[in-house]
Amino acid sequence: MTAHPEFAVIGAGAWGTALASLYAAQGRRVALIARDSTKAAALATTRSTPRLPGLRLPDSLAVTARPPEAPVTLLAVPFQHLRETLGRLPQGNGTLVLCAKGVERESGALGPEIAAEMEPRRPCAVLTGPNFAHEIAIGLPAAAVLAMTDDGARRDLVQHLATPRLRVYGSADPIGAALGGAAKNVIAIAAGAVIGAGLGENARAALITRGLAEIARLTEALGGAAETISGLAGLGDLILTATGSASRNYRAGLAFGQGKRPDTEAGVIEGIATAPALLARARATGCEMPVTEAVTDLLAGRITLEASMNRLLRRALRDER
Ligand SMILES: NC(=O)c1ccc[n+]([C@@H]2O[C@H](COP(=O)([O-])OP(=O)(O)OC[C@H]3O[C@@H](n4cnc5c(N)ncnc54)[C@H](O)[C@@H]3O)[C@@H](O)[C@H]2O)c1
Ligand SMILES: O=P(O)(O)OC[C@H](O)CO
Repeated sequence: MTAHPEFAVIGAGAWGTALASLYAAQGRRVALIARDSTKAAALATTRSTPRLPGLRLPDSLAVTARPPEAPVTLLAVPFQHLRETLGRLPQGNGTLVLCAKGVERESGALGPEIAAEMEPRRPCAVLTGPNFAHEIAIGLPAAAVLAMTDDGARRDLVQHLATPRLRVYGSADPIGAALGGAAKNVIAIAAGAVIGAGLGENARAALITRGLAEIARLTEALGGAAETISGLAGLGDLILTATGSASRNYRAGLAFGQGKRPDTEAGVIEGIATAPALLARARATGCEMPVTEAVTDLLAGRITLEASMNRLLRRALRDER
């Protein structure tokens, strides 16, 4: 690729590779940035990855290990590496699009909060929603949310990121969008765990619904909008992740429920690091998140699944809200 890319996509895992391929296939000039030159060379040569069966990387997609400056940079590294990745970006004023889903372990920060610290002068958006990379990569239809506070910039970026097969909705609530995407992974672990342990689909539906309620509560407490959590960034992504057998978070929950170790070969399981960070953030905000608390204690080995379910069931009875 001789001309500067329009899009730089950082992180050559499942999601970064799917997004880079999607936009390159639309005729955009795209550079995909792998973690190191060995990985970049392998991808550039094979034009495929076992993470995304059936995908051949478009010929026009450049793969490199060095992030270029670009008008739009999409960040799709594992969430706990977001801060260091932002710290390694070349100088520039292009827009950052945060595509990773999580809460930072040490600080409890969400993506837009980390970006505001690390790159305060750059426009920043969150791209999220019910989007399995392996489906997007082969052009199956889907919808996503692009959240950004600046109305004009958001409208432009939505036009830029929408494709004939990916419908992108705008949202003015990056905090709600980021929190919805991060917290659904924790609830998906709970959903998988009850199915794995044979506690039934009623229990899963209850956890999904009450999980959504606690995400909405924290969203409002952090200044976001509860309605964001009723949309693609919350409900949409939670339905996918808590019921879709391809979800790594759901599958990790299934394994815990069956008394096994989760399979880390399939890629990052964001809910594991996010659960305690999310709980700490909720506590610091004075917000109750009992499902997140149950998952945190379960993952830390402080409680059995049966005991954590009993603890949830025995909470004081009250009106639903
Ligand atoms: N896979 C999906 O379907 C999907 C969909 C939407 C969002 N996401 C989110 O995107 C993020 C990445 O997920 P994924 O599925 O691509 O993960 P993955 O495990 O498939 O890949 C992660 C990639 O990041 C690279 N990486 C690790 N540390 C890095 C670092 N310090 N700097 C640069 N690269 C580094 C790894 O080499 C790997 O290629 C997660 O937050 C995930 O929640 C994933
Ligand atoms: O495989 P998971 O559990 O990381 O989920 C992937 C995406 O977040 C689904 O939208």
